[in-house]
Amino acid sequence: MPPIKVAIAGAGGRMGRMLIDAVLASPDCRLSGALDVPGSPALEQDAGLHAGKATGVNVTADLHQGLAGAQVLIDFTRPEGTLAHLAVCRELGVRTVIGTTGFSAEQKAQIAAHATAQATVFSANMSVGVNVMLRLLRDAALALGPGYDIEVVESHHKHKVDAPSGTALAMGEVLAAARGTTLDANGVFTRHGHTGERTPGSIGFATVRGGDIIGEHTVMFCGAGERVEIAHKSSSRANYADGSLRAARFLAALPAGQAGLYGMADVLDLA
Ligand SMILES: NC(=O)C1=CN([C@@H]2O[C@H](COP(=O)(O)OP(=O)(O)OC[C@H]3O[C@@H](n4cnc5c(N)ncnc54)[C@H](OP(=O)(O)O)[C@@H]3O)[C@@H](O)[C@H]2O)C=CC1
Ligand SMILES: O=C(O)C1=N[C@H](C(=O)O)C[C@H](O)C1
Repeated sequence: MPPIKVAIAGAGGRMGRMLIDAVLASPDCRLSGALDVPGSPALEQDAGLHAGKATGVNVTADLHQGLAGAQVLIDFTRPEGTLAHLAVCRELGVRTVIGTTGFSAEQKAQIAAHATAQATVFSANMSVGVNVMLRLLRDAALALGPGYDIEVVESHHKHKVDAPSGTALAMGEVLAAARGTTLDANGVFTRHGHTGERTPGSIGFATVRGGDIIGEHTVMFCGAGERVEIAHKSSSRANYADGSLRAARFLAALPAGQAGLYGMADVLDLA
């Protein structure tokens, strides 16, 4: 089997650099292109420079150049960047792994529309642990029932720009669905001042930002006289990069012409 040709967007970013390292370390993958925005210090440099490696691939802001020859784009950037990349992926027939978070409902609908033409994996968290935790959360919410108040607490580094995290929202959606509701109806995202008592059935979110915390999520089921907590803590971004490469392999193995929107549950066979 020839190696899978993978392009990386956000090449100079925290995840972009991690993904380039993971591609270079994977014999079944080959780095075919690297993208970043005009003004990025990574631009026009070798994509392996941060790791002291010569890849022969220079980081470019030219989307057609960066995506030429790619089978799969892995995109961890910003919502507006991801959507611009998808337009060129459609044109060139490139499948996409989307790890970016912070999309609006309308932007998510654009991704779903894109996936009707090009196979796409879209997940707010590529780690195996978080995706297994999503299943545990559904089971816990169903088993514990409405008598337990649900609170989602997430902590991330000081550079993170969206809140709550995409993962916290994905957890909230699973929990809400298990209770037959939605976050639009029952999510509580801010508390300040005289809030009054907790609204029964609400799902609360709390956000911590500081230092270099990679990513931590705790869901509390608070009952009378007891509390169940289910937590996940990332100690390295390598988990996200490994999951992304699993998603790239999943996409590359789909039959030619097969479109569809997939999640990590499909990639990891947890569905
Ligand atoms: N699904 C998952 O498992 C995970 C998801 N994430 C998500 O991935 C995203 C990136 O995270 P992280 O790597 O920490 O962030 P960084 O800010 O370190 O990296 C983002 C990269 O994208 C570039 N960028 C910024 N704006 C645009 C744009 N409009 N178009 C194209 N590229 C752009 C940045 O360039 P410049 O720096 O020059 O602005 C940078 O190279 C976030 O949404 C984060 O929540 C993160 C980890 C795991
Ligand atoms: O920005 C990050 O760092 C992370 N973002 C993702 C999210 O918003 O859920 C995943 C992970 O928690 C790290």
